[in-house]
Amino acid sequence: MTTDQAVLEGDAPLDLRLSEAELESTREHLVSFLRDVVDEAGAKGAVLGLSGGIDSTTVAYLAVEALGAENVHGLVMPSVVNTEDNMSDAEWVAQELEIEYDVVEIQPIAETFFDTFPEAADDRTAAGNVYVRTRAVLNYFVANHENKVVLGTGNRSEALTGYFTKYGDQAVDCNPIGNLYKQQVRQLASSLGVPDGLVAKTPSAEMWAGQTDEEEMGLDYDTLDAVLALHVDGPLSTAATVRHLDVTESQVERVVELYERSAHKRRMPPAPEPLHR
Ligand SMILES: Nc1ncnc2c1ncn2[C@@H]1O[C@H](COP(=O)(O)OP(=O)(O)OC[C@H]2O[C@@H]([n+]3cccc(C(=O)O)c3)[C@H](O)[C@@H]2O)[C@@H](O)[C@H]1O
Ligand SMILES: Nc1ncnc2c1ncn2[C@@H]1O[C@H](COP(=O)(O)OP(=O)(O)OP(=O)(O)O)[C@@H](O)[C@H]1O
Ligand SMILES: [Mg+2]
Repeated sequence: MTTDQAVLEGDAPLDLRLSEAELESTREHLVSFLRDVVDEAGAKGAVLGLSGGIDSTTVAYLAVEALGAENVHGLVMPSVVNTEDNMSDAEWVAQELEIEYDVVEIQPIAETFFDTFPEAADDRTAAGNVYVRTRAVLNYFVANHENKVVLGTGNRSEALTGYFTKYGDQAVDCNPIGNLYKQQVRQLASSLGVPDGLVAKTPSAEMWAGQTDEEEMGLDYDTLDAVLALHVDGPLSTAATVRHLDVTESQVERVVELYERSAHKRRMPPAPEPLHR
């Protein structure tokens, strides 16, 4: 029986967790994906931003397995918003994996943008996106110079809800964990040997003080992932999703709203059809 059939027939496998065997094959699949991307680009390795969060940590572990520690370059890029705990975890990851890394303070760079349009600097999303896009510029600065690819750290839950900055953290050359829901990323991280304390951290983009993904999206990741898997990616109607999960209709509608309103982030910028060829 397929997952979809089982759900439809009420024998609901609502647990998105991967089995041990699936975790192992996923790991091999992603490692081989990373090698292919770097080979195809004719590159010498990869650059990624290290935030101390679970997504970048997982990608760093995979990249070292795929490419060798000597070919992975981490950038730890604190702004005034980042907590010391997260930045020291980011450095710990680089040291644990024995990869080259730099700590680049991005506050002075961001301040030059803020000074240019002071009226926009108090807008927390606009200003937060400046931090995120500044990191993208730095990733590519190093990648271009070292003939490396930039690794994305976005997961499927973020991609489907548009929970990323256009041309910011999404400005990358590939997305190794892009088809894993957040809870599957946590699982994969554990299986790769990432310490529990790091796996269990509250996800945050750290674009402004106190920001958390779950508060901003209005849903916890387990609920979000389940609704995405059953309703957005899966075949269930809103009513069936409500029946199968411990969620309300308005929670399902919230997920659909996030998905639909972020469609523009998942496609190329539109251009009018050519009138004359
Ligand atoms: N239909 C449409 N067609 C074409 N463009 C459209 C559009 N709708 C909006 N836009 C444009 O899209 C732009 C807004 O998008 P964008 O600049 O991304 O900004 P926006 O989506 O407003 O903000 C980024 C969001 O992602 C979250 N985030 C960012 C980075 C990292 C993480 C994390 O988890 O670590 C989370 C952040 O907390 C915030 O909620 C505007 O220019 C807007 O006009
Ligand atoms: N201070 C930072 N220094 C370097 N890279 C950063 C920093 N903040 C964010 N990034 C990059 O932006 C990516 C997106 O941030 P995001 O918060 O979604 O992921 P995460 O921090 O790895 O995991 P989590 O979502 O659990 O917080 C990070 O994975 C990392 O590559
Ligand atoms: Mg984070």
